[in-house]
Amino acid sequence: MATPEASGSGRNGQGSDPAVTYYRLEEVAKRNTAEETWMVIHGRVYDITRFLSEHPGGEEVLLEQAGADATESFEDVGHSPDAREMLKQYYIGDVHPNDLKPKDGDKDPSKNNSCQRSRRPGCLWIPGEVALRLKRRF
Ligand code: HEM
Repeated sequence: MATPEASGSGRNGQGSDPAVTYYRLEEVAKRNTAEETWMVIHGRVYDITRFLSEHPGGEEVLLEQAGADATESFEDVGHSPDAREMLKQYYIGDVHPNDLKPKDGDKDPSKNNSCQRSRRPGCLWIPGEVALRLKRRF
């Protein structure tokens, strides 16, 4: 198990919760073996070393994500509420605020939708006027 000392300079970034241990992503990245396996899911750091052999989806997939941000893979599988509940027992701290991706902290939904107001290929572009009419109808 990690001790606060193990987090070194990563503990308690500016403007952060003093009750939480913060880890830099470079510290997490070092724990990428079966002897010590950490991963990030939704900005939280988990020490899943003792869970490897218990994972219903197998050890392999976890080791592939070891030391990294596994949020996307975790969500892609569509884990059950039970699986999400299990995460709690492996929680050791949060990703240091300086290492969070901008979109994690971006609460403005219009900015998260890369297709909005965009005419890039792959995006369905609806002119403002038409969008407004559609909005009124539905
Ligand atoms: C510590 C984090 C994780 C926990 C606690 C966890 C837990 C579980 C649990 C309880 C199940 C059984 C099905 C369910 O209840 O959803 C499961 C299945 C599975 N998990 Fe995870 N999991 C974790 C991370 C991951 C990651 C990062 C991946 C992918 C890279 C993954 C891939 C899978 C797969 C492929 C299955 C099998 C699905 C099936 O056969 O239906 N898991 N996991």
